[in-house]
Amino acid sequence: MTKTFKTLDDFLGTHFIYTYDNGWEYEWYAKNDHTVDYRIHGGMVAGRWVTDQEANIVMLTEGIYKVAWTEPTGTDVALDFLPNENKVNGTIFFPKWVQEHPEITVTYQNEHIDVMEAAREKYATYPKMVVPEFATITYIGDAGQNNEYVISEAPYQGLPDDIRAGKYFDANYQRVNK
Ligand SMILES: C=Cc1ccc(O)cc1
Repeated sequence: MTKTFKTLDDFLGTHFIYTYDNGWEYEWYAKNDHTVDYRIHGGMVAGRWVTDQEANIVMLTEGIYKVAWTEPTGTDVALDFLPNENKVNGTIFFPKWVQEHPEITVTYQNEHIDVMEAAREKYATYPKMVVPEFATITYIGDAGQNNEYVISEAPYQGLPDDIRAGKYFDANYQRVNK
């Protein structure tokens, strides 16, 4: 995709895959002006996926976007997207318990909010694990806003490659039949 990002509207509805310099691979979708979906393919919590996470999304200056949110796990996230440069800078602030028990969070979170809330009460928050990293964007897709097909199933080995190869979405950005 060779689109040039200029406005906030250019960013909303965009679907990204990127790899952090520490090797962690993330897939993330700007679903609308206050909602994000994502799937994690590599790193400490690979296998985790989330839809309809409320987030703050703004354009800082032309083509540069800031996204921040806090999760039911107590994890906080701040991302800066520079899509015209194929770069992201992200900082993740993990509570201590996620670092010690990442497997509790590796699920479709939306169906297990009670589990996340119980774990954050039971286990330690501090000291937090701060992960500040640059990432390189390996895929940009124009999914349109509020597209429920973008992040609609658990991550599997090879999913990012299927998307990059054009095997995952049809011409209307809907999931092709498996
Ligand atoms: C913890 C979630 C999360 C989602 C996307 C990203 O780039 C970093 C963290």
